[in-house]
Amino acid sequence: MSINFYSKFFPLIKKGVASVPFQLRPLSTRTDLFNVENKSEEYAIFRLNKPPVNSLNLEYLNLLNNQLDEFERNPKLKGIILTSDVKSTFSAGVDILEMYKCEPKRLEAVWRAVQDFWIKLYGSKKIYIAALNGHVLALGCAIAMSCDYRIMVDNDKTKIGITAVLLGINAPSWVKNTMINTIGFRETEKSLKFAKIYNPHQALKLGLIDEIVSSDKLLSRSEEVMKTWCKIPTLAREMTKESMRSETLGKLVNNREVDVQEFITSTMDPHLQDNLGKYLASLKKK
Ligand SMILES: CCCCCCC/C=C/C(=O)SCCNC(=O)CCNC(=O)[C@H](O)C(C)(C)COP(=O)(O)OP(=O)(O)OC[C@H]1O[C@@H](n2cnc3c(N)ncnc32)[C@H](O)[C@@H]1OP(=O)(O)O
Repeated sequence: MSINFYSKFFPLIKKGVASVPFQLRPLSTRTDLFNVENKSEEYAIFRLNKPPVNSLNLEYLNLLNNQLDEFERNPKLKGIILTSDVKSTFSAGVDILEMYKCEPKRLEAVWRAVQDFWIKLYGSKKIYIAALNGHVLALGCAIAMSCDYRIMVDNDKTKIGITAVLLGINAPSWVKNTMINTIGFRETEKSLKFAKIYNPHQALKLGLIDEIVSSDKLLSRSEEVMKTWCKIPTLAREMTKESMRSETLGKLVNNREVDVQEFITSTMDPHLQDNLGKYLASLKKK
């Protein structure tokens, strides 16, 4: 039996309004905004590089989505280490400027691209290891949780978590479900309701991350784990991943339009817009 988790869901992704441009690029790719380095036929390192904080706007999400497609098209590639070249930040989540004083059409496109990204990453049959070099916030945290394993730098100042509620945002159900699958229901409830932010040791205790290493060992340790995982029989690993994730994945794949409408309605709300304006100002004031 041939199992291809991604291609099983891919037609559904394509059914969504968001387009997934088909564009072939050589496997080792360097753009201004990310870098893919092949370490062997079996795995690659994918480095985000959009200073200052790898915030995710529409164009960046589209670029990253194309790259995830490209990984999927390579049958020899078993795994990807996802990390960042930006000093002290893995990702600060969605670019808040996309949400503030936004046009509904653009906001819709942004959210569809966010959905695409999560569906591709969470639904991938490949091994994804998140090498968390710095802050992992909001959608950045959802991305890390969607990987198969998380290794974080040992730095008490580094933050991980989802503070959406402080902005007046109710995290979408697929984010909640991803977090529940990672740290359990009770901790997710506390984490989201009270906008909890954790340092690496707190996150490790919770199971939000799997390991802590010193920053000079982040990549070497991630490669060590990847090499071990690449030895696991591929089909069985893929089938196990699918069986663990298909229910959660299907909940968004079959409910994309509702999720888009909820996001647009809540983001366009004047109170939320007011909060976003104040939040942006506070970030700029620092
Ligand atoms: C899946 C999540 C739940 C779903 C919710 C629904 C949709 C929303 C999803 C989101 O992801 S909203 C984004 C929320 N993100 C945050 O709240 C993170 C905010 N950023 C920070 O806390 C800090 O910037 C940092 C990441 C801890 C880094 O701190 P540092 O001191 O190193 O840098 P700063 O001086 O704070 O920032 C530099 C520069 O970058 C701008 N910026 C920071 N984050 C964002 C962002 N998310 N979008 C756009 N711009 C951002 C910040 O304003 C600074 O700008 P300048 O002053 O240099 O112009």
